[in-house]
Amino acid sequence: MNQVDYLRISLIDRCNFRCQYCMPEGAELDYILQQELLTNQELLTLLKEVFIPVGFSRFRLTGGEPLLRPRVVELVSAIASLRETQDLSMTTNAFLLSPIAQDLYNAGLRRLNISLDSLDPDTFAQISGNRGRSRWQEVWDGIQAAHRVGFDPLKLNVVVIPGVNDHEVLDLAALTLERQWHVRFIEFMPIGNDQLFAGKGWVSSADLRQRIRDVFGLTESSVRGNGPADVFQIPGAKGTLGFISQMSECFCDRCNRMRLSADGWLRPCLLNETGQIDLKTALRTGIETAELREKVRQLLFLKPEINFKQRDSGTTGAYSRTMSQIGG
Ligand SMILES: Nc1nc2c(ncn2[C@@H]2O[C@H](COP(=O)(O)OP(=O)(O)OP(=O)(O)O)[C@@H](O)[C@H]2O)c(=O)[nH]1
Ligand SMILES: C[S@@+](CC[C@H](N)C(=O)[O-])C[C@H]1O[C@@H](n2cnc3c(N)ncnc32)[C@H](O)[C@@H]1O
Ligand code: SF4
Ligand code: SF4
Repeated sequence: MNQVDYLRISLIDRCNFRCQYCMPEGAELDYILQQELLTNQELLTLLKEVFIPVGFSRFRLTGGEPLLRPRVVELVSAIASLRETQDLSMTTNAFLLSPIAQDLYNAGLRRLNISLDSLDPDTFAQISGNRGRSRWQEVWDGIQAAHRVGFDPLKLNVVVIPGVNDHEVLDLAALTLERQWHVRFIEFMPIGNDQLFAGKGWVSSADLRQRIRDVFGLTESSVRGNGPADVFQIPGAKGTLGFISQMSECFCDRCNRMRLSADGWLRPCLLNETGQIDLKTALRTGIETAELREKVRQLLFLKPEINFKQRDSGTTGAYSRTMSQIGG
């Protein structure tokens, strides 16, 4: 059984994009009220007094869009300076990244995963919403800034939607030929927009690999990530290709993570809503952190039972929170 030492922390449930597969335009979402968000102080208390003592040492900041969180650089600095933090990373859409990439790096952030679903501004706008205005250039500038500043590894996440961006898979894979980037193709999961899924909204990683193999060749990489991606490489390429195959393959047996939502709910599994704990209310009603620590320890003990097991049916499709609310 894997050690569970990785916490994905959602900093905010709002986003400046409206990706079709996550929070489609027009969808009615109940946003967390400002006063319900965990404050920086509460988050740091939970890290120091609850999560770190039970064994968490790797943290990923996500959202919604984490760069929308006020004073995010300050928060990064505070988490990076905790002695026990072994890895601090962020998943972002990079729209606001370019001007603060250096500040984030200086604050101690080292790993960035950036969503980039298309190299074509029009297709990008079609996927990410924004009422027709493509924000592709700002995102690309953010990626370049992250590269210049020295974020390493730099990972690009591509959710592949058949008929929308799957024709770009070869071009996206080719980004790794000359750059030491990690391009990862993600099978769309029916959380957030299950209608998109009705006509089978995902392409299997095996299918994508075959398309890439036919043109460039493909070898299994010796790199074994800590996350859900299976890593491959085009022979001679500087970067790697990752495949995140939650619909077609099972990586739950190597699950190493839990999630904390922006309003303080701890969620032991992305695809199973059982066992969640409301840590924020507990903190605010004065429950001792020692007691919370025991609750989280207990949840870690139960986690193997909670981990998702209905692979055959894909996902259940019925979730009370969207990916933007859970943090992906
Ligand atoms: N089913 C499932 N999908 C996940 C899990 N963690 C991340 N993903 C999906 O993997 C994709 C990429 O996630 P990222 O935020 O880049 O994180 P990661 O790949 O775990 O990060 P690394 O630490 O860099 O390996 C997203 O679509 C996530 O929803 C998980 O625990 N279960
Ligand atoms: C919820 S987003 C949050 C961080 C940031 N806004 C971003 O887009 O990178 C985290 C990751 O989840 C992925 N994601 C969102 N909805 C998804 C879905 N329905 N299926 C698969 N991946 C999804 C995104 O592509 C992104 O890589
Ligand atoms: S995937 Fe990220 S950028 Fe797109 S809507 Fe969801 S939270 Fe926003
Ligand atoms: S679906 Fe649940 S058990 Fe599977 S990898 Fe994700 S969080 Fe872990």
